[in-house]
Amino acid sequence: MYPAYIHTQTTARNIDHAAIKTYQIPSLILMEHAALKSAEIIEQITNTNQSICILCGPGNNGADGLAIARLLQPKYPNLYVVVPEIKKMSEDEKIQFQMVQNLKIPFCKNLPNVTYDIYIDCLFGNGLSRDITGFYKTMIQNVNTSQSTIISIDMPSGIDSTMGNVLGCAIHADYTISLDCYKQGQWLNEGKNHCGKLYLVDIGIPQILHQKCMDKIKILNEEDIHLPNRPLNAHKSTFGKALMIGGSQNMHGAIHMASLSAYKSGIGTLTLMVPECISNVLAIKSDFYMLLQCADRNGIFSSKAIDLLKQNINNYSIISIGNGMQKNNITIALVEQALKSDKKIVLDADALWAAQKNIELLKRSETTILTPHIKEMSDLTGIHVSTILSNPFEVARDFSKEYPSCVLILKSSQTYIAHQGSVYVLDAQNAGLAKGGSGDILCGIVVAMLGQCKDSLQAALCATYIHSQSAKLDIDSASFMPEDIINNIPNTLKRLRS
Ligand SMILES: NC(=O)C1=CN([C@@H]2O[C@H](COP(=O)(O)OP(=O)(O)OC[C@H]3O[C@@H](n4cnc5c(N)ncnc54)[C@H](O)[C@@H]3O)[C@@H](O)[C@H]2O)[C@@H](O)CC1
Ligand SMILES: Nc1ncnc2c1ncn2[C@@H]1O[C@H](COP(=O)(O)OP(=O)(O)O)[C@@H](O)[C@H]1O
Ligand SMILES: [K+]
Repeated sequence: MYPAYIHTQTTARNIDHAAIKTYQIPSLILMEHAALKSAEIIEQITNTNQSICILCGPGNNGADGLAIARLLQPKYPNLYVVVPEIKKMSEDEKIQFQMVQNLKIPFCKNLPNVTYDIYIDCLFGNGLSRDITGFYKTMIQNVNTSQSTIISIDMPSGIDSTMGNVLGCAIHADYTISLDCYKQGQWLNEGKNHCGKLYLVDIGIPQILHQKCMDKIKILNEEDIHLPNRPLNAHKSTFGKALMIGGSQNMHGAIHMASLSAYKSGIGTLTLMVPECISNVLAIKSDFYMLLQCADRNGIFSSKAIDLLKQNINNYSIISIGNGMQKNNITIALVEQALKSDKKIVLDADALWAAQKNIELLKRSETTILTPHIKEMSDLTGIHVSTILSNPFEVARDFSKEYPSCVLILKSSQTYIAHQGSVYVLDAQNAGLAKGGSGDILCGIVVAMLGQCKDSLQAALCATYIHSQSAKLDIDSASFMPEDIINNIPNTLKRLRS
């Protein structure tokens, strides 16, 4: 699979330049790759009897358009090119334009009055630098109001490729073919809604240029996942001794689901520390876990929980806190104690709110994996939900740099896994997961992976991937039950290992 990175405008441009300057790949060769791959996709999504109008701007995005025109022309008899600013053309575009003229491909400066079936938008790509006004704006508005199919090359023209904001006006594409890498603006703000179906094509830029980038954002794929080995001669301690702390009178299900997923995902031994008021119901539900019961008060842990944890913490290698707990002082104290220990810690749900009270403790040297959804991320960091939503990449990355021993799993319909400045994006939207309990399942898998993986980032990557793959169920998304996902974990593990 072609490794998919997401870059800002500047990084994407620097990578193009480095390919040309450092690796001496001529710009026209990259452009030819871009045009060939784009033409291939255009042929897949259109019919050759459809009419095509290619809009070419003043830069290399326009040059791509002219190269695409040259490649499509033999197959599409009704093909037309619009070049509004012939005098302003970039050097490469002048060369492409000469070839288009040699081939006698029809062109003109203005958008023709007739409507075309397909518009290929090559007005502006990664070089858009200011608001679109004047005749470009009119052209974009006219194309948007047509009922035709619009295919954008590299970016929907008018979308800022870093932040995804509309600059003046923007093409509403049905398809966008991104060249070499995804642009961050395709994933953020209005950009998300302007791309339509997004394709990514390899244009021959050396991969090393992506790998060497600081602050990488990469789409998580199966090649990034290295499931931990399970040696035949292993002992149960080989796979981690976990203590999962959680539960309250009205929420025994969360920790039960988390524990089931931890066990199905391969944890060595599992103990649940729960308030006494729910221990009976848990004992009836399952018998694979041990219980560390704590006196309760009003349905939640009593203050005895703090001493109980102190006395027992050294029996475990991994502690998770949060499933089915509540926001209160005991939760704060338990999180504080766990973070002061030398154990691997997983914080979920209200434990994330509690962590905020002693946030400097996240600068500990041992691994901490945090699994907030967007609102919990806001509780954890004090950053407003809307700010997180407008650039989750940046928020996740900044957090991971500030707390370098932590791995952040920022959950939403897309999940961002961040560690020491690198961000992975799990792009697997699934309405079946938009249900209470999905997060608890993930927490359990994280605990199990932490018990088995040597590397904390790998543990987080494996867990999020296993979670999402196990939720690929052949049933209606409305009917997902937590057990369906949990019972599918063994199939996922088997497939990933084979
Ligand atoms: N060798 C390369 O660098 C490659 C570049 N490629 C293509 O080149 C594109 C980037 O090319 P450029 O850097 O030339 O940038 P663009 O073609 O995206 O646009 C830059 C041009 O548009 C003008 N411009 C910017 N904003 C404007 C506005 N609001 N109104 C009017 N004019 C505006 C600029 O003055 C400049 O002339 C990529 O998106 C991609 O399509 C691909 O061919 C692959 C290889
Ligand atoms: N539409 C969706 N597409 C993909 N994943 C989703 C979607 N909705 C929720 N999820 C995933 O389900 C989990 C929900 O976690 P969370 O919000 O903590 O739920 P809860 O605490 O109720 O179990 C996260 O892993 C999230 O990424
Ligand atoms: K474009």
